[in-house]
Amino acid sequence: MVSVRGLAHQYPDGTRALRGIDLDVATGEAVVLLGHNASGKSTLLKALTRLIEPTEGAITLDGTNVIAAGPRDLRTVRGRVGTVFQSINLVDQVSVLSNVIHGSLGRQSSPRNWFAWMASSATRDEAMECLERVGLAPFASRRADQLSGGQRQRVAIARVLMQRSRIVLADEPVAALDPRAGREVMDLLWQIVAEHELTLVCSLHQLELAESYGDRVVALQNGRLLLDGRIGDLSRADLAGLYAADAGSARADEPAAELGDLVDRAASGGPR
Ligand SMILES: Nc1ncnc2c1ncn2[C@@H]1O[C@H](COP(=O)(O)OP(=O)(O)OP(=O)(O)O)[C@@H](O)[C@H]1O
Repeated sequence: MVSVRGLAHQYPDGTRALRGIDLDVATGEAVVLLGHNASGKSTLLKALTRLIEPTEGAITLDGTNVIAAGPRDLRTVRGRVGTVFQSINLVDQVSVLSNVIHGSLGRQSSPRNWFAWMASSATRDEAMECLERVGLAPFASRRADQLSGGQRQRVAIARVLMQRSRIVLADEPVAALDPRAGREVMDLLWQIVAEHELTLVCSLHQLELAESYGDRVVALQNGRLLLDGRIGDLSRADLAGLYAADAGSARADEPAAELGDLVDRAASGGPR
């Protein structure tokens, strides 16, 4: 379970990226986070495990008070929260198998687990099973930087399995992929989340994907939580509200056009 109250973050240059966010995500629930560029999605996802230190607010992840956690507890929390980020993802210079084994560092922090060849056979076997689940067992000994973008995200998903995470944070996991690879990665992520009853918060730019995968959708605008609901239930006013962003915090780009399409379709009662 993820519980956030009054979460705020101000960057050192004065940018207020998050302003009083309240959010609850139940265990086993998958939430899609939407919003224009610069609305605060990445900041929120990073703040949940204090990769970015919140300026104010409370965060509880599966019962742990993240804000009060000392360095040791924070390491444990981070070790148990899976991440599928667009950046900060795999260690390029080591093998795919080592990257998956790194997922176990939070629960068995043996330095042997930095490299596949040093890990115990039980750890290696478990990591191989995780790679098999994402269809990448044949790539186990390949260096991570020799994979395609879609394969890299699959490795990140295998690492989530190896972590035995209960909570997964995904920051635009398919933004850099072509539509087909993006769908494949999204299918896999959603299957694994459902199989293991994981709690997922996943930011997406593509409304099309949000419509396909997002049961519950949370939208941010200019650091504030703008709406929270089932995508099928969102009214035109809700969606149109996404446009009220101040000009300084949103760029006129493709996601804006997609949001516009949805507003138009919702207004005309046409198919989504
Ligand atoms: N390191 C930083 N220093 C100062 N301001 C920052 C920093 N990182 C992000 N910001 C600002 O914080 C705001 C929120 O950024 P954030 O990256 O969280 O938005 P986002 O919704 O994830 O955007 P995108 O969809 O473009 O990835 C933006 O105004 C951004 O310019």
